Amino acid sequence: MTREDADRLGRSFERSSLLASVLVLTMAGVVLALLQYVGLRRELVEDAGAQARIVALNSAAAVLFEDRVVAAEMLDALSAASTVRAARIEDETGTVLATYVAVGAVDGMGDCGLDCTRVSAPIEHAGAPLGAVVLEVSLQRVFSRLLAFAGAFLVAAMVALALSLPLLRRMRLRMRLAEARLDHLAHHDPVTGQLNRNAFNATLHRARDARAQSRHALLQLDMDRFKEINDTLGHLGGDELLRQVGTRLASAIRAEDQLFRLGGDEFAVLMHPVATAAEADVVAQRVLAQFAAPFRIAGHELYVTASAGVSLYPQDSSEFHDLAGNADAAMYEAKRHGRNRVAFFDPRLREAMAERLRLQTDLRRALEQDELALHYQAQVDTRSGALTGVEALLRWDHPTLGPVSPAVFVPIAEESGLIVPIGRWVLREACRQLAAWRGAGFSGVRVAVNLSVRQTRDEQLPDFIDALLGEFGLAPACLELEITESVLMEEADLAIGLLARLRARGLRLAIDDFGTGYSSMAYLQRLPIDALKIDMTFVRDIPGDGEAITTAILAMAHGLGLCVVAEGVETQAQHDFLRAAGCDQIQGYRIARPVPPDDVLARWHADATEAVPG
Ligand SMILES: Nc1nc2c(ncn2[C@@H]2O[C@H](COP(=O)(O)O[C@H]3[C@@H](O)[C@H](n4cnc5c(=O)[nH]c(N)nc54)O[C@@H]3COP(=O)(O)O)[C@@H](O)[C@H]2O)c(=O)[nH]1
Repeated sequence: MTREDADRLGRSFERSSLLASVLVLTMAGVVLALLQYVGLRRELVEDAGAQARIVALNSAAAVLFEDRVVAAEMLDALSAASTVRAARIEDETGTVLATYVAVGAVDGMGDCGLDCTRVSAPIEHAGAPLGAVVLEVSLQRVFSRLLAFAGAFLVAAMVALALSLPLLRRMRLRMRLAEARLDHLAHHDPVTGQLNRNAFNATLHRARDARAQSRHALLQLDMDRFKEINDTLGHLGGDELLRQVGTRLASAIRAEDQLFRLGGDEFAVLMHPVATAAEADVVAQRVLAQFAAPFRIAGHELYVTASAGVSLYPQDSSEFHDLAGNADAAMYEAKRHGRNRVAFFDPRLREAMAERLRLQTDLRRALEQDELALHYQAQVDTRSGALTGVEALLRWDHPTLGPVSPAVFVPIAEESGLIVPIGRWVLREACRQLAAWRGAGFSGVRVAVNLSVRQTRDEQLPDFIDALLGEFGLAPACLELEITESVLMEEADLAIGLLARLRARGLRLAIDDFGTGYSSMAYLQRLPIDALKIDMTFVRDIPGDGEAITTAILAMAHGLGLCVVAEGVETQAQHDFLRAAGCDQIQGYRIARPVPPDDVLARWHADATEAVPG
């Protein structure tokens, strides 16, 4: 609603309220006047009736003896009654014996109009009717009192209306203030005071309607690892951070741009007009630069980063309503490429998004229709080459696309939440397979299963695993759970809590891809873990730069009493180095590729007769 609309509405409210008051007062006045009239008239008639009865009582003898003089004297007594205009005494035949006309009355008893009424009383003697006394009573007194009442009522009504006018005005003002407040609440975010998602949608709508005149750029921004910060600082701290971010962003945009908080840690900047991508980039870089300086929250200095995506209209799409989706896709691209950056929309992103959406739908069906399978990769003792365990690795044979890499579909499953049921399926299938191998006499190895970030938030996971182990008759130590270092860093407290609950049950825990997640020795000490897997990027650099880091990780992990597994071992040279450096176990194509479960069994049978490479 515009300000003019609100003003018009307010004025019309004031007018109709006034009109309603006048109407109510008029109706009340008419009803009261009617009641007053009825009451006054009844009082007058009762008085006149009493006077007529007195005259009738005293006139019986005059009528009986037809004494007109006495009858006239009786009527003369009515001169004291100011409302009696005329009177007469008549006998039973209707013959008038005497009449009375009040001083000033124009004529005698003629036709009684609206301004008078007649009252009569019978004249009797010993119960027998002799005649009647008839009075003509003027209603003038009733009317003049009625007029006085109406005057007083009108004055009172005018005073009431005059008093109610300022009240009405105040009410209108209050209404306007309340409307303005509601309007503000509806379009502003209470935490940051910036425009909210409603305002964003409305602005996009308006901009879409005026699209022919303007070029727009939309920037969507998401703070990196906000959840972690929120968990650490608490919600009040998180809110304070959002407020400060809002203030900084508002100061970074141009006067013609608009800033919105879309919810959570998401902000948007609608830039208009924007002629070129370069112009939008200047604003985007200025927006991102707001995160360079630390934020001061509750005495802490906090370095926060953000990822932003920008889309341009009409350059990226001739459909204005694609703008938000395109900016969102660009933002996810910025996150995928390592965060803390701006990405501009590229039409190929739309295709990639559509592809991801298709795969997501197919993945849901794959889970229901048994298209998923587990392959197992051997982990061996570095010195003896003896098989110590296998890592379960998910495989998807898509009906039309063929094998899809887990590096492609696991992130999609993560994004959609499908990873939770898929992860449970993996755990169940791995336990079922391990129990089957054990039944076939293949014992002494454990199976390692990867846990995704979402699974570390699944409060029911420990109970689910308990039930699985019970169902397949497996000892907890048979199962190793691998959690990547970056998940641990991202989910910190939550993951540690869950790990502690799992380890208390006797399960083995390993940090996967170690060396890529920036965790420290002090942090490692806090973790309830058994093993650490050196990321294959370091192993790949052996011989070479990877040697120093691998040696350092081994020293640190052994200092903490952890078992170390090197991943991605592909060459004899790597194997030799790792054995000499004291690495406990190795895994990689040098030993075995991930294979279906039957091949694991065949390999085990072969191992029983010949030695593993070493
Ligand atoms: N949450 C889950 N994640 C899973 C699951 N299954 C797999 N994954 C993750 O997907 C990523 C890709 O896995 P994959 O394609 O199976 O690759 C694994 C190995 O095949 C590969 N590998 C092993 N040895 C070598 C080697 O010598 N050279 C080489 N180039 N690659 C090798 O490495 C991957 C092992 O990954 P990791 O888990 O880090 O040990 C991968 O991130 C999987 O974690 C699942 O069930 N759940």
